[in-house]
Parts: sequence; structure tokens; C-alpha cells
Amino acid sequence: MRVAKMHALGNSYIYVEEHEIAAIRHRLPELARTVSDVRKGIGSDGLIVIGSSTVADVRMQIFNADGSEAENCGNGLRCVAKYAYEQGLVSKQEFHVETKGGVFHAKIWPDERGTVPKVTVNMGPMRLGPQQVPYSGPAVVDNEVAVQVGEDNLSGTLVSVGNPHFVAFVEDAVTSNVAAIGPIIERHPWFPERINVEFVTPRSRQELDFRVWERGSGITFACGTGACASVAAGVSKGLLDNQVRVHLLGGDLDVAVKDGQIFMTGEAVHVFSGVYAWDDEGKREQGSRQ
Ligand SMILES: N[C@@H](CCC[C@H](N)C(=O)O)C(=O)O
Repeated sequence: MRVAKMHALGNSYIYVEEHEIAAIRHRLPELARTVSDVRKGIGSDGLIVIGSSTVADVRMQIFNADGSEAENCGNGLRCVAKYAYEQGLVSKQEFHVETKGGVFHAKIWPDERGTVPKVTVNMGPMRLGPQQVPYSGPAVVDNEVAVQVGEDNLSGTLVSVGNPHFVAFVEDAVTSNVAAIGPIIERHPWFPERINVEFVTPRSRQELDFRVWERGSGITFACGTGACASVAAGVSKGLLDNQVRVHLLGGDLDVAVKDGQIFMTGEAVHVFSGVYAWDDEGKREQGSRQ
């Protein structure tokens, strides 16, 4: 099947058009695990299928590296917008992308060669609180929930950007033990559909240090929806201004809140296009990330 690998700030996915996978639609979780495997597949944080939409200009379906399907992906939205324009699936510079978590408006910024290094996406309204994400814990005050992690509690703001986020304001996001704490919160029984976990520390009112444990993919270099969720949480707490540069492991993302809507602007990068040899016997069940 013809595939492209793309990344945004090091958050990489394998992109495939829906006609390439028509015969194996029911096996997309398995395909996601397989292509994501760095040793036996291509190596990525998951799989994104690009297809036609009846309600938008293009549609994307995202699977994490463990094969679970997510509602949304900010870095994926920017890469899909770049792909759709460069491959001629759309000819406009502003268009809509359908995801399981909603329809989003994208604006591409093509260069003089007609390639698209940068994309802005309207990620929708700030949606905070336990009614916005699958949550089955005790009553919540100020959209914050305190989850027990070992001997301590970690407080996080619950935010939806189509997909669910737990945003924890910590002493130092950069040195946080993301690998140890992330999976405990991701799989905590209060979050029946699991949750993405962000560790954030404001450097100032306009700059935010950010690390993430992604549901279904673990530590990644960047999470677009996570960055948007974190800025929404920081703005609602009065800690951040409406225009914030988020410093992620893989680079910077600009997030702005205007008229209650969250706008994300950042890079989208094509790594390669090629033919992936999907072989039933040889590649089944080889994905290993859980
Ligand atoms: N990396 C993404 C988010 C991908 C989905 C997420 N792991 C989930 O399960 O909700 C982004 O850039 O937003």
C-alpha cells in the first residue's frame, strides 16, 4: 500500500489514503500497531487514514500506536491539511477536516514552491470540566481532579479538544517523571476511556514548558491537542495570556485563544512516501506498544 510518513514537531504518523486500505478496513488497529513498530514496521506514533467526507472537505481517522482509535489529533490535523493540499485533494487554502471528535477549520500557509511548511487550525471552543471528558470519579471543584500517584496526589484540569486531557501544572515539566506517572493516570479507573496526560509549567504568561504522556502511544515528542488543552487550562486559571508559545520536546507550537476559540499554528513535515509491504502472515500481531 502507498503510504507517507509525516511528522509535526517529532510527533509522527503513517498516513494512508482510504482507497489503499479498502479491503482491510476491519484490521486498522492491527495495521496501526504494525506500522508503528520501529523494528518490524516503519516506526511512528500511530496511523492516520485520509478519506473523503460528506460534511467537510476531507476526513481523517486516527489510531494510536497500540491500535486504539482516538477522536482527534492536532499534529495529525496539520499534516492532513498539508497532505490534502499538496496532493490535490483540496485546492483551497482554507478548508474543513472531519475527525471523530468534530469538524475543524484549517488554513494552510504555502510557500513560493506550493509546499506547505505551516498550518493553522481552529481547534474549537475551550471545553473544561468533568462533563467534557469520560469521567467516573468523585465530584470535581474548579474543573480540577486530584489523582493518587503513589504516596502523593497529582491535580489536573480536565479538558476536551475532541479527545480527553488531564493537564497537571507542575513545578518543572521538563524534569517530570512522565514515564512513571503518565501511565498511572492514563489508566486510572476514574477515566473509563483512558486519558492523555500533560505536565506543564509556565515560564511566563506567554510561554509554557510542556511534556506529554499520550493515551495509546506513551511519551511522544509533541501533542497538538495536548498543547491546546494546556493553554485552555492555563488561561482559565488566569496563569497565561491569550497568545502562548508552547515548548514541547520536539519544538514549539503557537496557541492562541480568540473569542473563546483555540487556534494552533505550527509545522507539518513530509518525511517520505513509499510502498509499505503489507503481508498477512509476516506482519500480523507484530506491533508491541500497549
Ligand atoms: N498526538 C496527537 C493526539 C493523538 C491522540 C491521543 N493519543 C488520544 O488518544 O487522544 C495530537 O497531536 O493531538
